[in-house]
Amino acid sequence: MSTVIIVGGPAGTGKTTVAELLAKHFNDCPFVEGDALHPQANIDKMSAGQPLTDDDRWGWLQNLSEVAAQKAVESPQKVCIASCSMLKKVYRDHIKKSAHHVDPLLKFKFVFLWTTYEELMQRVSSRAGHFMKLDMVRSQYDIMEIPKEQELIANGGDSLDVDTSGRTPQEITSGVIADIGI
Ligand SMILES: Nc1ncnc2c1ncn2[C@@H]1O[C@H](COP(=O)(O)OP(=O)(O)O)[C@@H](O)[C@H]1O
Ligand SMILES: O=C(O)[C@H](O)[C@@H](O)[C@H](O)[C@H](O)COP(=O)(O)O
Repeated sequence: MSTVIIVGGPAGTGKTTVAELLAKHFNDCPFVEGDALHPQANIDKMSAGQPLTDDDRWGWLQNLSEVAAQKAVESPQKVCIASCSMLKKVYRDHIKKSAHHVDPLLKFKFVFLWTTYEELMQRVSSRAGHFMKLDMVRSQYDIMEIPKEQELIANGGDSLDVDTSGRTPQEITSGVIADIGI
């Protein structure tokens, strides 16, 4: 059975860093950077400092889901890691539905990284050359829905909520590997 692990959370929370460590752990399995799949119109909008609307997101999330699922199915490891903010539960549900036609048995696991607003600001400031502007991170922080209750793996769901405050990327990744159940 194939699995896609999506590492999510607001800008600067450590998605790319942790996703790359996870891909190494799974014998250099494929890694899909969600930001690389945005249509130009979305990039232009974010570069102009405007947050995306849900209508801007659906097609991007669908494409991300299909690309990551296809790579998981084709890879020898049967795993693909992807990074994507996936800030709301409806986005995670949309991602799950979107790959059904690629492989109905494929499983998604969602790893949602978060930290305090102050810590997030520090991390975003240390990223160079990204289209995401500092003031847009506030809007992400305001709308984000950290997985809880039935969404959590501990309660039979498919998500982990990971407080990354004061933890190194290596510590976070080891915790994810221990808890993700694949
Ligand atoms: N757990 C962590 N603690 C402190 N800094 C981190 C942590 N994870 C990532 N960073 C740093 O924060 C910045 C943003 O990380 P990145 O992985 O690019 O985030 P994202 O992909 O979510 O935007 C980078 O400078 C990275 O080195
Ligand atoms: O790491 C980041 O800078 C963000 O997560 C970035 O990837 C951006 O947020 C999304 O690509 C846009 O989508 P959303 O507006 O849905 O977060």
